[in-house]
Amino acid sequence: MIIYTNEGNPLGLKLLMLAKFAKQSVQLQVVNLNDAKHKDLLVLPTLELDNGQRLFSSVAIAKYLFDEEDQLRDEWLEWSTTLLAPALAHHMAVGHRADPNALPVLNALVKKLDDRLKSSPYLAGNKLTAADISVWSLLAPDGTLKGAQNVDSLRDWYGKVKALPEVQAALAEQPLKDLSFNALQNANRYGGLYHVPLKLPNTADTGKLLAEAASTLADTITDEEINAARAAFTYTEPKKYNEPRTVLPKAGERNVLVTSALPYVNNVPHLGNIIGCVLSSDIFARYSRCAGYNTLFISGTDEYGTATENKALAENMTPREICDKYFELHNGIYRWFGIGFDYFGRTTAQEQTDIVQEAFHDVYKAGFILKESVEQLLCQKCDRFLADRFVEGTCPHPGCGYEDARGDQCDKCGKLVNATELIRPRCKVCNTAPVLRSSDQLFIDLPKAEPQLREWVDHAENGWTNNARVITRAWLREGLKPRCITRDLKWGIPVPHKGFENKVFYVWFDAPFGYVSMTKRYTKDYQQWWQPAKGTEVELFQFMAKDNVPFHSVVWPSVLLAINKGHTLVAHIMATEYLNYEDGKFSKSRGIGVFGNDAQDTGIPADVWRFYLASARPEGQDSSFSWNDLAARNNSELLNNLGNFVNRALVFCEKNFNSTVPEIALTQDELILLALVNRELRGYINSLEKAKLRDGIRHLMSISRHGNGYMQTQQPWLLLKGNAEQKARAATIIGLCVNLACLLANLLYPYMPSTARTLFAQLNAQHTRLNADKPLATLLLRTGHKIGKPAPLFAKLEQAFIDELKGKYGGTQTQAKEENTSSATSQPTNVAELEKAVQAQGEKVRQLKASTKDKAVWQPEVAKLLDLKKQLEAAQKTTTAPFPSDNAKQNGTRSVQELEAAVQAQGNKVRQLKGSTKDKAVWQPEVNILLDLKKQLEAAKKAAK
Ligand SMILES: Nc1ncnc2c1ncn2[C@@H]1O[C@H](COP(=O)(O)OC(=O)[C@@H](N)CCS)[C@@H](O)[C@H]1O
Repeated sequence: MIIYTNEGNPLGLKLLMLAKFAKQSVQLQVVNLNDAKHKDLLVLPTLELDNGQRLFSSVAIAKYLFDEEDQLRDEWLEWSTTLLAPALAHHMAVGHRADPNALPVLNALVKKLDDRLKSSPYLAGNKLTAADISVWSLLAPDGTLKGAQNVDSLRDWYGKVKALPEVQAALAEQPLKDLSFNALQNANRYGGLYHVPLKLPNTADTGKLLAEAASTLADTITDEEINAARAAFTYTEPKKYNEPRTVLPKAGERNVLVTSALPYVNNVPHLGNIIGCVLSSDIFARYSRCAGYNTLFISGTDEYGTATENKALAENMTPREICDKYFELHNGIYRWFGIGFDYFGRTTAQEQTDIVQEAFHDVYKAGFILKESVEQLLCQKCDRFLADRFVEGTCPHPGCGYEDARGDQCDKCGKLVNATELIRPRCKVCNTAPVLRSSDQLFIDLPKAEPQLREWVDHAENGWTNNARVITRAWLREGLKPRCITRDLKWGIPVPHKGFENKVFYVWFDAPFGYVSMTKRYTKDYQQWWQPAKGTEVELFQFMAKDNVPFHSVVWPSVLLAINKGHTLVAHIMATEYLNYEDGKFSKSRGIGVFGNDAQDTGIPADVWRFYLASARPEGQDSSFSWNDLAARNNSELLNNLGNFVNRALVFCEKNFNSTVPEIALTQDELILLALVNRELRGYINSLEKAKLRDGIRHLMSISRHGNGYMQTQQPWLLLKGNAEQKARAATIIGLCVNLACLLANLLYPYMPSTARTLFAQLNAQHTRLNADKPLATLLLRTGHKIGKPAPLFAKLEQAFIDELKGKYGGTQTQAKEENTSSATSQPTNVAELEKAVQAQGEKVRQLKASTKDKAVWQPEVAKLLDLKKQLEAAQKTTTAPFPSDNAKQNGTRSVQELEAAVQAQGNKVRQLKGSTKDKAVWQPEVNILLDLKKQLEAAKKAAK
């Protein structure tokens, strides 16, 4: 038998090894497909049998050599040649030819291998097969995946196979050091595996892969692109960007009004809520400001309705107290996530009541309000009509009879229930039997508004996400029905209508007006945004998840059209699907999922969460949060790709060019790189203009990948050791890479504002405007520009740490949270409790420090530990010297030390608040507290003297 192969082809080694295992004697012939002698060979390697028959399919060769059927083996063989080989070839190919999409695919494949080998000694079961040989030979040129993380099972298996005598014998003939992935490039008359466009693992199919021959990225760059790249790469003074204190729309300019759905205050927001509304809108608003559009970003909390009343009952507080408590919580979480609202308000503000009541009068006057009598359950003891959630009873469905059915659904038979049909209904609060009463309610006449609404939807929907269009069309197809807008509740905006004095508006009637009333809190000129004068265009972008769509696309626009006072209507409904938690639903009651405060507690920086959530944003379909995915994206995209590129560029500049941007003389290589970067830049701008945030991040990462590929092929570290000409080349390479790092900082800013600021500081550069009309890379840092001090931007997330978090948030944390809450309400105060707390916190810090070197991760926990130690010290002093402290307690005073800490903490809070909002009403109360604390501190110091 003869194996025909080309030089260094790992698949040739594979055939050699297979032959050794099959105890066949073969001859290895290294050939070149361009050689006329071999024009009859189509693919390398090919196995020629003694009878002249030629085989090149791995499965056919395995069947022939081992004469046995093994479906699993064949599946893995197929997998290795149709997926693993192209992914490796695309990723490992050097220079501009490396495919930016290859790494995530390769990571997924490698993970699949490692997962398989965790549960099975070999790929197809308990014994080694041709599949193992095929995969092994493909991994061999990379010296067993030097860059791969957490693949211990794969590495063990690799070593085990390598030690086999047959493998060693084959390696003696075809040494590892001679193998190269580029050899796959010249191994096929159809263009080679390398020329095949890369597919995602589960969609690839062999036939298609081989049929679709495509040229590589660099080969597709046109002269026009090269010329455009050359012309654009010049320096222009960056535009000074002075944002006015109050942003108002201007005639003849692009005016972008961004709103985020208003989260309810009945709970802490989970990661789904965060990416569904506030984070997506923040990224978009930041981009819009960077692009130079007049941008206003408004949001706040949705505070009325039964959800709040329920929570108040559960927490034994008044609804007002619940709103105050949760507003603070939401506000704090969003500040931590770096959400830069222009105004973050509340629907319980007086402006909201005024605007909603006025809107009601207008709709009423326009003839769009109907009155109807509705049957409801009244609890005479509580003196209120019972919302569905407040009533329980026996299920009315035949054959069920479950005694604890809810007012909306029976948990036993799962059927929907009408509260008034429950048998023996009882009030959930006082357990007494309610009575049936009819009550008048007001309805918005949607059928009357329908023709106008349809006309508007027909042209407006072009700017909406697909799910928003589909949901709206489904509502319209069914035909609109009148919707009740009043409720017999106490917690809401009073209905200003005779006979309805004791009723309030339904929360979804008032909530969307929150956008308007919050703008009014921001500026008295709010109508310029919401009822703009002729000649001024305002483009409204509204962010939410799918469940909110009908209220923004049908109900609220119908109300505004009925009012007919020229209100700004939504141009872009940006609706996501749902983010799930590790393939299940986020569930507050069962303690499943990650909530805003949990994210904060992990110690993982807010920007990493922002990046991850944007990359996993459920655009087009539901997506899942997964801890492994978070770690993988952090480690591969942020750390290995982006962080690696910018840090290398800056460190080279610092060490070899005295921190000064060197002379850049562009050659064809640089122009190709710039042309590739410009393609991605265009993709980034196009994506962000349409708020396709996930795609935007993909383009950004591709720029960095191109940068890494360029650096890797150009090898400036070698050029620096060469002659003058080579040194000049190295200067160009580093000068260009530092400029690309600066471009990346600008593109990163909407997604990771704090990281971008750090990078700007390292570059000693300014944040510049993006030119959306001309997305081409320019010279941002001229020769001679002094950069700052480079430092790593990202830290690795270790598997042990991730596993710990997975365990903590996987459904058992309700208990943990309850424990935390109880310990939060009864903070450790005595020495014994504090000693325990110090010990536990010390352990946490040790674990964290062992799992990561990133100070940003463990520093907050160290701060907590120091604080606990201080408390312990103080408590110990109190026990040994009770009198002074007792006096202090009796007088209601605090020690100098305590007050100093309080002043410092309050000072931080004020700084953060002032940084996050210009609204004095938000930070002034905190400033007052700070001033008061300072006074107390002064007095305490005097007293101590
Ligand atoms: N799992 C989810 N994934 C993405 N987005 C989600 C998910 N669950 C909810 N949401 C969106 O979050 C915001 C806030 O939701 P919340 O229930 O707190 O508030 C409301 O829906 C209303 N108060 C909005 C009035 S304007 C929302 O956009 C959900 O769609």
